[in-house]
Amino acid sequence: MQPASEANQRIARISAHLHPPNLQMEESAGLRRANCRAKGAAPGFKVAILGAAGGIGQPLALLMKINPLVSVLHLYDVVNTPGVTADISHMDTGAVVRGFLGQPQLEEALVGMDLVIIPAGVPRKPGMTRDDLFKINAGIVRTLCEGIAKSCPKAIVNLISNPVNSTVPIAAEVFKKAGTYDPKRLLGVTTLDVVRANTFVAEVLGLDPREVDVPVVGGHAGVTILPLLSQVKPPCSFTPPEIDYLTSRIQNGGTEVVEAKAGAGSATLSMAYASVKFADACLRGLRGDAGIVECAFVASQVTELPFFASKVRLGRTGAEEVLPLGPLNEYERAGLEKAKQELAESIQKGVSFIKK
Ligand SMILES: NC(=O)C1=CN([C@@H]2O[C@H](COP(=O)(O)OP(=O)(O)OC[C@H]3O[C@@H](n4cnc5c(N)ncnc54)[C@H](O)[C@@H]3O)[C@@H](O)[C@H]2O)C=CC1
Ligand SMILES: O=C([O-])CC(=O)C(=O)O
Repeated sequence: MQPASEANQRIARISAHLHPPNLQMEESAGLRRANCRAKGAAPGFKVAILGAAGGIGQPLALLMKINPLVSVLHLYDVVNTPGVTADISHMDTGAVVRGFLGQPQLEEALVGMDLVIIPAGVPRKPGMTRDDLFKINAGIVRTLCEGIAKSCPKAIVNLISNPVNSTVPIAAEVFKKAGTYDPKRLLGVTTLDVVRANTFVAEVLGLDPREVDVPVVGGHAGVTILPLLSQVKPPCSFTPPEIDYLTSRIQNGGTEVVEAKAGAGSATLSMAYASVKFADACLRGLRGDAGIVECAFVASQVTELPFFASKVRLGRTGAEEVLPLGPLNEYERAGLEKAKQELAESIQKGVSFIKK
């Protein structure tokens, strides 16, 4: 048997690791948390959420806490992480949850992470475009990516903060500057466009949305969101009015939610769902599962643009293969030209923000 003092020291060490001092709760008399028999985290992936106390961050944290592939979940924000962390840490699922508050704790939040998900930043209000968020969100994304370059340069990054068409190029430039850029590991999250497309197409066809798969390529704003309705699975055909209706509804899905929320933000719940769907696919890829394909906004040679959203094959090192667009019909080719014009400007805006 170990001497009592040695065992107590070991427990104190583990407890300090599990509960950083700033987020430790008041402990009442009787059995203190320091005396619990915690053994630390089970095998699995370490995931950080930056912006974890926000509208997307909170349900995203909840869903990642349920994910059996996650062993450690770090919740970082500039406000309210102690409460969110205390709340989520009581869920009886496997992942160990730790909270981090404010810029001085950013690096600590990121050390050792396999996957970093970034929903930090301001959302739209009615009348705004995603590009109107650039002024505030560009700087937030730069700071967070500088932290990633320092503390977990090999992590896969899932970037949610808008405007995604510009924030992904910003992140790439930050990583290039730091000498850590690996295009396979930087993925802009466009899954919500696919989730919406599957839902709306299923409604029109009278199918179960879980049976429908619509590739959505291009980017994540207005006309850059390009659903490829000619490639829907299961194979089907649409009338011209159905194509116009579906394309417009998918491209304006975000605005539909912004207007319905009437000033209280943009999509959070469907986005948390979409983000977890994508993060889970990334983790299964990291684990070595074969045949995992999702749409994402990545560095690409599929068009002449340096970044483009399309189907990618996820594996142990991230987006291991960017798949070709496949055959497009005339309607989609016209949409692609429009998408590319707007995308080129948004990408350049992001690059210049760091290079200026
Ligand atoms: N890629 C996509 O499909 C989607 C992207 N979004 C975008 O996601 C972002 C977040 O949206 P919501 O969660 O609704 O906003 P929110 O305002 O509810 O939450 C954002 C959180 O970020 C935090 N934050 C701000 N500055 C930070 C910093 N420097 N470091 C860490 N955290 C910081 C805030 O404290 C807040 O808790 C927005 O930019 C929104 O446009 C939203 C929906 C879909
Ligand atoms: O529309 C917004 O501002 C949020 C977003 O990106 C989406 O819901 O697709």
